[in-house]
Order: sequence, then C-alpha cells, then structure tokens
Amino acid sequence: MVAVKEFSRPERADGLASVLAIGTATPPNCVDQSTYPDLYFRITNSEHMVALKEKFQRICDKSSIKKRHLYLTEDILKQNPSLLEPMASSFDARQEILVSEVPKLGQEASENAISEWGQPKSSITHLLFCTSSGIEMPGADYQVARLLGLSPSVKRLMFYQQGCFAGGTVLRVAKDIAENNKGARVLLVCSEITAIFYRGPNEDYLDGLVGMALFADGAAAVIVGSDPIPGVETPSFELVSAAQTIVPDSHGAIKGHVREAGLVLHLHKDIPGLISKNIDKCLEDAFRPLGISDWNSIFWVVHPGGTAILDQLEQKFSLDPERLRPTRNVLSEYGNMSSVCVFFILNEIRKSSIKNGKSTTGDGQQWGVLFGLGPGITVETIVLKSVAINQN
Ligand SMILES: CC(=O)CC(=O)SCCNC(=O)CCNC(=O)[C@H](O)C(C)(C)COP(=O)(O)OP(=O)(O)OC[C@H]1O[C@@H](n2cnc3c(N)ncnc32)[C@H](O)[C@@H]1OP(=O)(O)O
Repeated sequence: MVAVKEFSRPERADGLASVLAIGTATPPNCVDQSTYPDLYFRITNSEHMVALKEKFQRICDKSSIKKRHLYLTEDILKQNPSLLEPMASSFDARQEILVSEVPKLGQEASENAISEWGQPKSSITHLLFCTSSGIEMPGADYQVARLLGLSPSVKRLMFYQQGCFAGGTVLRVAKDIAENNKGARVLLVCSEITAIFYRGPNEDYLDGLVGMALFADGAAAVIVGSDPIPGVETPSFELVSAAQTIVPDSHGAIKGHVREAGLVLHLHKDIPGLISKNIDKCLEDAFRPLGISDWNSIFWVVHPGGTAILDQLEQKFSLDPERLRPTRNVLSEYGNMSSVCVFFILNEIRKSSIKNGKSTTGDGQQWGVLFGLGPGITVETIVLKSVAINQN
C-alpha cells in the first residue's frame, strides 16, 4: 500500500506572484450618459414620472460618467418586457440572458489576456471566475473553460454574488495559488452584466435609481503567476500583500437580495462617508511593513463605486488629482462595472505609464494600492509593486 506521505505537498514558488497579462472586453452597445435619462424613461414607458426623471438626470449629470456599455439594447428589452417593470417577476428572463452572455464576455476578455501573455492555453493550471450577474450549475467557470478549450483538468473556482469588492478577492486568491504551487498559471476572469438588476424606475426605490445611473457591463481577465519565465513572460505588477476587512458600523450599507424580480440592490446614502472614515486603517496596516505613509508617493487603483467615494478619498488623504486620474478615467469611460473595474484601471495605469514615458508601470511610482470595495462593507487591500519600464 502507498503511504500518504508519498504524496508530497506542492512545492512553493520562489518569488511573489505577478500580473503577467491583462485583457478586457465590453459589449458593443454603448450609451451616452448625458442623454441616457431620455432613453431610460422612454424604454421603460415612464415618461409621465417627470420629477423622477429630473432626479435621474441630476444623478447622471453628477455621476462623472460620460458613457457606459450595456448588453441590453432597446430591441433585447422589447423582447423581455418583464425587465422593464420596476418589480415584476423576471428572474427566468434575466437568467436566460446571463447564463450564456456572462461566460461569453469573460471569454472575450480571456482571449485578449492569453494573446498578450503569448503562452499556450495548456499552460493555464487554475481558473477563477467571478460574477454577481446570474447563477448556474455547473457555473460560469465551467462554461468559460469550455468556450476557451482549457484542459479538463484545469483547477476551477467560482465566486458568485460577491459584489464589487471581488476584483480584489480573486486577485488575493490568485496570489495564494500562484505562490503555493510552483509553475501555476492562474487565469482569473471577472464578468458583469447589469441585466441581473435592470428595471424601470420606482419612486419607492431611489437607491435603485442611483444603481441604474452608475452600473455598467464589462469583463476583465488577468493571468497571474510567480517566477516569470525570463524573456518569455512580461510581468507588469508584483502582488506584494493582500488583506480583506469589514468596515466598522457598515452592516447593511451595501447589500443585494436575489428575488423573483432579479437582484435588488440597496445602496445607503452614507457609503462614501463610511468608506472614507475607515479606509485609513487599511492603508496604514498595508504599508506599515514598507515604512510608507506618504499617500501621494504611491499609485492608486480604487473600485470607482461612485464619484462621491473618490472625492472623499481624495480629500481625506490630500491626494494630488493625478493619483486618482486613472480611476476617474475608467469611471468616466465605462461606469461602475463592479468587480471588473479595478483591472481596467490597472490596465490604464500600465498603458499610460508607457505612453507618457514614465519609469515604472505604476505611473513612475514604485509602490501602489488596489482597493476592492463592496457589500459588507468589505474592503480588499492589495499592495502592488510596479515594474521598471525600459523606454529604449
Ligand atoms: C454593488 C457593489 O458591490 C459595490 C458598489 O460599487 S456599490 C455603489 C457605490 N456607489 C454609491 O453608493 C454611489 C455613491 N454616490 C455618488 O457617487 C454620488 O452621490 C452620486 C453620483 C450618486 C450623486 O452625486 P452627488 O455629487 O453626491 O450629488 P447629490 O446632489 O448629493 O445627489 C444627487 C441626487 O442623488 C440622490 N442620491 C445620492 N445617493 C443616493 C442614494 N444612495 N440613495 C438614494 N438617493 C441618492 C441625492 O439625494 C440627490 O437627490 P436630489 O437631486 O433629488 O437632491
């Protein structure tokens, strides 16, 4: 009989996990935020709700969002009238869309990441898939593995219903896997489509109206691995440390209930205040080991839940406007894509660093922070180290 001790533990990697490639995707349908109130109230047959439409216009105007990509076009909505009602039983119609579209959008982002990485799909050892947009069995992880043609032995993990902080969660778990399994190459995929909570306006559900003004669709995929192969793999950020915490006294501030009417999100008015009041501890705990306390000396990647959250953080830490520029650009160009946003921001930072002749992938800074923010209120804090850019 073979003794259990014959099965040795996986060998650990030598170095920290790094981001080896990033891919993104959005659905083709794009809405202009300045005229979206007209479109939204017309499609949902709600033009008689004049005061509510004016309020929605104010929220859209103040959102700092220019445009958003949404899978749901006017035609698709006409074919799914239950999605237009404020609280109609509509879960089946939503699922019908999401079960196929969420993996497909994730596939597109993954193909882009794999193409940048330049390695065969057979080198992917682990797959993490994250979405709050619909549920299925087997999950979206299984679907995307099939669509991509990954090995049947790829080790999968599915993250459902985590909300907006989960970009940080999957990165944290990918780091653990990559550092504890020598040679592991983790494909992490976040894919979000707002068809899970799209609905007509309702005077008794004003935080729902805020959600309709801010949220958007998109997908991101990232390859994470330790000990990059020299001359073959090109790391852009090292994942130095990762932590998760629940903000004190924030119970119920962000929550979502899965009902026959789809996902019913609740956003407390004081979310920006609760986050800004408590996030300094996350930052201090993360950077104390590095002896860093000048928050303008690091690059920032913040889940852009809403512009008020960014305004309060900027004020609290006396940040130079440049620090949140990539985060604000992503909010402006794409809206709040939930778990996906932080990867669009990472992508933007490394690309603009190269374009602007900076010395590192972190906008010329060596160290950076990535904040995932979402239900709980939960904060994921990842410390990043940028990579030198050879401008020759
Ligand atoms: C789901 C997840 O897992 C993670 C997430 O990302 S959760 C989403 C987190 N984001 C938020 O909660 C949004 C944060 N808020 C904001 O960014 C801004 O407040 C905003 C863009 C919504 C509005 O901008 P502002 O500069 O604050 O404008 P302000 O004039 O105060 O508000 C505009 C209107 O929105 C209303 N409003 C703002 N937040 C609201 C809320 N949570 N619920 C209901 N109404 C709200 C205000 O009452 C105001 O209404 P009136 O014009 O009728 O007075």
